[in-house]
Amino acid sequence: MTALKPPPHVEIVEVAPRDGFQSIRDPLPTIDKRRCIEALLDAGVARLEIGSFVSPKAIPQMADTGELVAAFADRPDVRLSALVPNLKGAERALACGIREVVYVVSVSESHNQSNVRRSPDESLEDLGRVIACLRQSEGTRLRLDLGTSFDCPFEGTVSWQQVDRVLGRALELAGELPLEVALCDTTGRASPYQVADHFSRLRERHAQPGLGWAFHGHDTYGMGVANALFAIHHGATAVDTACSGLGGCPFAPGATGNTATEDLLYALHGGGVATGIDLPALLQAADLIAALPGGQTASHLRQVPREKVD
Ligand SMILES: CC(C)(COP(=O)([O-])OP(=O)([O-])OC[C@H]1O[C@@H](n2cnc3c(N)ncnc32)[C@H](O)[C@@H]1OP(=O)([O-])[O-])[C@@H](O)C(=O)NCCC(=O)NCCSC(=O)C[C@@](C)(O)CC(=O)[O-]
Repeated sequence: MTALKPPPHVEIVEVAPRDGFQSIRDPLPTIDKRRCIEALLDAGVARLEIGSFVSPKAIPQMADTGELVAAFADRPDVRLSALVPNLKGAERALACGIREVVYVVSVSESHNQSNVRRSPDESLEDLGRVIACLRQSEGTRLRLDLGTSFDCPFEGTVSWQQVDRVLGRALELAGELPLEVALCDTTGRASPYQVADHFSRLRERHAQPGLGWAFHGHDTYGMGVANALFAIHHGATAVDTACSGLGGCPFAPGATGNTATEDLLYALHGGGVATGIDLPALLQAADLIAALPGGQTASHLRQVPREKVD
């Protein structure tokens, strides 16, 4: 048997400012968010989901995303993205200077209804309008977050065929537009073998130029790092994580935070995989985030004596 060969490089997409800060009940002062983001960038984070352009009535925690984009717009060292639930969100994001739009649609009917108040088909229809809008804005990118790609908090296990139906339609709409698709484990209930199965089958069905693959996982059942590694070894080149393990979709009851960035870095760096992120510096950012009032964090590495982490 041959040993598993680690890839030379994996892109980490830091989502604490979006998935993390949205989960803290009382909206954080913008200045505190800025301090945390600065610490993340100082650690070498090169892709960052800075917030979302959603209804401030639905998620007041994200109401200052435009301000944050303006504050970090002059940083050439970071690829900023922002999540949007509809065309209005995409238009607001582009007007604020965002060049990478993360469009969210859940595979399961009930989670999409609970999250964005419409069916997956209605979300896909609106995706067509978002794509038309991006086609007119040169130099923009599209990331598609497929929520509940493995499990739905209301409907249970989600099959790869269900994901395929939504993904297939999205790819038809995108045509030749480059697209990164993230299979999202919204509840954190996926197992590594399910992750491997969905990635292999869907990549086999949709092997096409311009299509990139990513994984977005939550660590509810302690599977976060294992799931990310199985995704990487089955074709994901980018993984979403949140520094300190903060996070959680407010519309996914029972789900906890995203997989902690530091925990995945430890696994990847141990295999010689480059991420461009300095782990000790990232742990300093994790301390800052963990000290924010009201945040629920979960990180293995923060519990380990610092002299044991390198
Ligand atoms: C989708 C809606 C807007 C539908 O909400 P709705 O109430 O059905 O929408 P509406 O079209 O009837 O509009 C209601 C009001 O919202 C405004 N509105 C409408 N759209 C926007 C917008 N983009 N930005 C700002 N405002 C907006 C709109 O203009 C109107 O304003 P009013 O006339 O009442 O003053 C709402 O449900 C919403 O914003 N939901 C966001 C949900 C969300 O952010 N969830 C968390 C992120 S997803 C997630 O965490 C999962 C993920 C991605 O991490 C992956 C995973 O782990 O699975």
